[in-house]
Amino acid sequence: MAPLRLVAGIVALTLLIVIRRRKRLRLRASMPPGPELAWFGLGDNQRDMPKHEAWKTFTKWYEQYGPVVSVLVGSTNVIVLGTVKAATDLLEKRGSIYSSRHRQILAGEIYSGGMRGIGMPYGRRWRNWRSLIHSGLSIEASKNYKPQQSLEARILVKDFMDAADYKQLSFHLRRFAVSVVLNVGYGERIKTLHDKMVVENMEIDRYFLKILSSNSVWPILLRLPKWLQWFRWEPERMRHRDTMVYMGLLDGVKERIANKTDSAKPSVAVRGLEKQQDWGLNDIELAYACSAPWQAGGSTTSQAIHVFLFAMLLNPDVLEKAQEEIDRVVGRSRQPEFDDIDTLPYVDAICKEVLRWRPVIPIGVAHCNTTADVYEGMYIPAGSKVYANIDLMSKDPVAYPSPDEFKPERWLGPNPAPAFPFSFGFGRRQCPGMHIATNALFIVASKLIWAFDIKARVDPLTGRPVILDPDDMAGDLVRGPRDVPCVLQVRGNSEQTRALILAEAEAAETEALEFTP
Ligand code: HEM
Repeated sequence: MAPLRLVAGIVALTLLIVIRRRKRLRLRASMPPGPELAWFGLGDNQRDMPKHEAWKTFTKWYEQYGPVVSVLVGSTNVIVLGTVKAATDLLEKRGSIYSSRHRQILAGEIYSGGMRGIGMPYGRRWRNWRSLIHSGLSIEASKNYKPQQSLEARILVKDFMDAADYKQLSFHLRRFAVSVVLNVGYGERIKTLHDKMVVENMEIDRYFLKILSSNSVWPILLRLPKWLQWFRWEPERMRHRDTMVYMGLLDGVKERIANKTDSAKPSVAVRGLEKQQDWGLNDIELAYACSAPWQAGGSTTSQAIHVFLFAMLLNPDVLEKAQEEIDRVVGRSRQPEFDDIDTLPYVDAICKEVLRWRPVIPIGVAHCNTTADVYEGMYIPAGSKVYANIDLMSKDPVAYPSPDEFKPERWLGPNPAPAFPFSFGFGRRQCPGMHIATNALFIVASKLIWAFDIKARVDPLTGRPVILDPDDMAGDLVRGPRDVPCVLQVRGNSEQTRALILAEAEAAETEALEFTP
C-alpha cells in the first residue's frame, strides 16, 4: 500500500509542476522574452537572478533577448529595460502607472512603518512626502546649501593634504558627504564621523540593509494574530529606536527655531515644520522624511567623487587640461568657487562624464507598475519590478562613441553628446537630490584639480605605479571603484599653494561655526 501511495504522490506532484509550468509559460509567451523557467523548485528564474553586479547579467540578457527582458523570481515578474528609449517610454511617458515601488513587507511596512519615502508605493502619502522633499532639494533650494558645500570642500582639501595614507581619503570624503546631507536634512554639520548623529544614523543604515536583504515574508502570515507574528518583533523594536533618533533630530531643529537662533539654517526640517499641515504630515512622518537626504545622498555622493578621483588617475591628460583651464581662469591665488562654473566648461564636462562613465547606481532603484500594460506588443503584468540597466544605457555607442573612454570633450563643442540625466533615475521618482549632488561634485572636483596632481601610488614591491583595472567596481545597489590607490601632490609653487589651502580651510572653519548648533 505504501509504495502505491508514494507513486500516487509523485504523479500528483509531477502533474502539479507540469500544470503550473504550462500556465506560467502561457503567460510568459505574451510577456517580454527572457531566460527559460527552471523545471523544479518554484519553476521560476530564481537561479538566473544575479545576487551581485546585476548590471553585468542584465547586459548579457540585453544582448541575448533585446531591450525589454522578463524573468520570474518567486511570484514576482521582473522586467529589465536596456535602452533609454524603453526606459523613457515606460518610466517617464507612462509615469502615471510606472512610479510605484514593489511591496516590502519587512523593510518597508513593518520596519519603516511605510514612512521611508524611497520605498513608498505611489499614492497620496508619497506625493505629500515628495512635495516636502522637492521643496527642500529643488534647484532653487539647492542654492541655499552652496555656502556649506563650499566650506566643507575647503576643509576636505586640507584633510586630503594632511592625509598620511591614501586609505584615509575615503573617510574624509565620507565626512564631507554626510556633513552635506545632514545639513540638507537638519541644517547641521558634523566635524567628524564619530559624531553621535553619524554613529546613530550609520547603525540605522546597517539594520536597514540587513533587513532589505533578508528573505521576504509571505503576505498570508500577516493574517496571524499580531502576537504570533514573530518576524515583527525585531524590526518593530528597531523602528522604535529609529523613531527616537529621528524625533530627537527634529526636536533639535524645533528648539533652534523656538530660540530664534540664526543656526536654524534652511533645511528639509525647517521647510517641513513651516508647512507640515499643508502636506498632512504628522511629527513622526516629518521626522522620517528629514532622514531621506542622509539615507539616499551620503554614499552616492561620496562614491561619485571616488569615481572622479579614479578617472583622474586613469586619465592624466584630462587632469592636465583641467588644471590648465583652472590656472588660466581662476589663477593660483585662490581656490575655484561655485561662481566660476560658467567659465570652467572643461571641469563641468568632467563632472558630466563622471556621472555617465560609471553611474554609481548601475541598475537604478526598481519601479513598480500599478496596472497591467502592453509595450510594443509585450504584456507587462501589474506589480512587476521594473529595473533600468543604467550602466548599459550610459555605454550606448551611438550616443557616446567609444563609451568606455573617459572623454569630457564629448560634452563640449557645437555638437555635444545628448545629456545623460539617467544616472539619477527616471520620471516621477527621479532623484530629487540631483542638484545638490552635482553641486557637490563640481565644488570638490574643481578644488582638487586646483590643489593636487593626482598620481597612481607606487607599488613598493615592483617600484612601479600600481596598474588599475578601470572596470574594477565594488558594491551592488551603490557602487564605486574598489580601490583608488592615489598619491596627491600639492601643485605648482607648493609652499604658496599649501599656505593657501591652510588659509582657506581656516576661514572655512570660522564660517562653519554658523552651522554648528
Ligand atoms: C551622485 C549622487 C546621486 C546619485 C547618482 C543618485 C541617484 C539616485 C537614483 C538612481 C535614484 C532612484 C530614482 C528612480 O527611482 O528612478 C535616487 C533616488 C533618490 N535620491 Fe538620489 N542620487 C544621488 C544623490 C542624492 C542626494 C545628495 C540626495 C539628497 C540630498 C538624494 C536623494 C534621493 C531621494 C530622496 C530619492 C528617492 C526618490 C523617490 O523615491 O521618490 N540623492 N537617487
